[in-house]
Amino acid sequence: MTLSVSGLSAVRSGRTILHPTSLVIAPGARIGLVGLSGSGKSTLGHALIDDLRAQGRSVAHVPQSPDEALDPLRSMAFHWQEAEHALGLTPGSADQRGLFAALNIEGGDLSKRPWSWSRGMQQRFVIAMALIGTPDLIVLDEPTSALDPVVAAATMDLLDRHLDGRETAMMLITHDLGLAARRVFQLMVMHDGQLVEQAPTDDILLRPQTRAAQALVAHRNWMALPC
Ligand SMILES: Nc1ncnc2c1ncn2[C@@H]1O[C@H](COP(=O)(O)OP(=O)(O)OP(=O)(O)O)[C@@H](O)[C@H]1O
Repeated sequence: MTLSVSGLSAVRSGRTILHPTSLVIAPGARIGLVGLSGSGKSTLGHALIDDLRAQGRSVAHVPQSPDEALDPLRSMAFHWQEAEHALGLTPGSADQRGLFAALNIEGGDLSKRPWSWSRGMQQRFVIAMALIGTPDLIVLDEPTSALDPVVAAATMDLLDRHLDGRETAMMLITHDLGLAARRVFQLMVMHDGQLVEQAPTDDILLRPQTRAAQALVAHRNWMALPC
């Protein structure tokens, strides 16, 4: 189902950090939300999630670091059950085996706390939790920046493969245009709390129209990261 929001905005400490913004997201879309640090990407991501949830849409959020999603005092099994509970599912009813296979989560002891798992496996676990119930949209906010480049690339490959052919749309928030370009079909460029440009990825890479997009393209990181 197509997702749409209109007039999203945010004011903090008397300053408008997100100007009224409207978005339409098609089923299965892969969108990159790019822009410099502080341009308002995360603010738009959160506003989008809140609005869509208020509309009754299922939207999952994957933060930058697994530390933000996992309580260090709780077992991995606890987190999984909480995720099921939040979706109104009975414990054990989510397709844990399928999602663990898709995200290559093997050998992790669910009775352990997060710190006994590798960072990469923790983040893949967080993504697997986000995919329980096949959400309408998964918003990933710099999801691999806490991982080394090889693990980061492998994680994004697994997610790409899992989403292929599914209706779940993906929004990848990143300041790394090179990363976004390899993963999404459509780019949205933010600058100073406004969405200043949106177009198919290749169009923005080849013919950026705004100064914000031109700056990102000029300084993109193509080769240094494999993901
Ligand atoms: N609670 C707040 N109070 C005041 N200013 C805020 C608050 N939250 C965010 N901001 C400001 O709003 C602007 C946008 O922040 P936001 O985190 O959305 O940007 P971003 O593009 O996601 O940045 P980054 O890539 O560094 O995460 C920044 O200038 C930030 O300092």
